[in-house]
Amino acid sequence: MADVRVKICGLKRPEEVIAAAEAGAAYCGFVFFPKSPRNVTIEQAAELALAAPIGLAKVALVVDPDDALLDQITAKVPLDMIQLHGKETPERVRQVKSRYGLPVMKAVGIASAEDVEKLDPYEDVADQILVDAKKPKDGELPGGNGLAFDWRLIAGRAWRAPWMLAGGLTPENVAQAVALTGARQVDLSSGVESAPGVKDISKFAPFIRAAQADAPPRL
Ligand SMILES: O=C(O)c1ccccc1NCC(=O)[C@H](O)[C@H](O)COP(=O)(O)O
Repeated sequence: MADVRVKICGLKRPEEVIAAAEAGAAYCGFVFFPKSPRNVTIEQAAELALAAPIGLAKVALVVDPDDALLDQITAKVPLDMIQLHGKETPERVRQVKSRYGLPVMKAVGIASAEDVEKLDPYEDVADQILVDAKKPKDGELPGGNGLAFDWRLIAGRAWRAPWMLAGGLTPENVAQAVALTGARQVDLSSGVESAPGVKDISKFAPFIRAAQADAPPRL
């Protein structure tokens, strides 16, 4: 079994958190973004975090948050990581790390080779880098759109910080994505849903098995 760590993002119900842990996920993500169908309140997230078994890391996903929002979240939700999914600068990543004493994962959207270079300023600042598909157009969600980018853009690339692959991953394509990019961590949301924001827990284990399969299909 390949050692690929999986993050399932956008969980909204305690039973989803438990199912993610039972299926073998390493991380679960709670989305704090009111326009998202996966948005949770701070109170909901606190309940979700309580349901998380030891060993399942709890990640708060926020988009260009101010300190007031992060103060409220971190005061009520026991977290293992903060995921910054907006236009946060390396300096803002540094500030968040230092103010909250939590590891920070910075997401960067990729659609072209030029976008890949935008990851570099974060590799010595962020604790993790999330290499995600770029949002298709203004007005769309900054992530969680179920769209993949061209994985060949990052084939053979590595960054000094640990990194995670995201964007349109499904039980059907994740083995190929891992084989092509060499990712050792993957993150998804839509690929284990029956509708936007509605998780289908029966898809969690098949996804994780496929991500960790020893012999991915030939490309
Ligand atoms: O999932 C959301 O609704 C969301 C909203 C605002 C910013 C980011 C969001 N999701 C980011 C994630 O971490 C997703 O897991 C990642 O973009 C992959 O999503 P998907 O393509 O749906 O698997």
